[in-house]
Amino acid sequence: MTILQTLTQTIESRKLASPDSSYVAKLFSKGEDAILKKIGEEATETILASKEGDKAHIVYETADLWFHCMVMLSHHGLSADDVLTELARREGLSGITEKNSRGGA
Ligand SMILES: N=c1c2ncn([C@@H]3O[C@H](COP(=O)(O)OP(=O)(O)OP(=O)(O)O)[C@@H](O)[C@H]3O)c2ncn1[C@@H]1O[C@H](COP(=O)(O)O)[C@@H](O)[C@H]1O
Repeated sequence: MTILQTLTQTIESRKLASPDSSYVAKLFSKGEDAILKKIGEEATETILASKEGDKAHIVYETADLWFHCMVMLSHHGLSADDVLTELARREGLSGITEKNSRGGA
């Protein structure tokens, strides 16, 4: 099992947990707006880290951003696997896109 799949299972398990018992359970109990607010904050922190240029900080903030996006996906009954499937689909289209940008059929 990959880390994304393990983390997805952990996040799912927090839906049944008491809000006092964990960070993710508390975030779920606050609802979608609280989850989206965290994504906004983490996106801003990721942008600032990129401008600062410290590689370790960029990785740290990007992990926070991805994590909160995974909580948002779970809120909607989705998971990281759904996003990976979409990225794989686009990768499969990449040759076609390149051909189109060169004016090919
Ligand atoms: N990957 C993460 C993870 N990344 C970030 N965070 C939390 O997200 C928050 C990030 O927000 P900030 O950087 O703004 O820090 P903060 O000011 O302390 O946060 P707030 O109090 O403002 O919410 C912190 O409280 C972090 O602890 C995470 N919390 C949990 N996980 C994973 O989720 C699993 C379940 O977590 P629990 O629900 O806490 O058991 C854990 O085992 C981890 O694998």
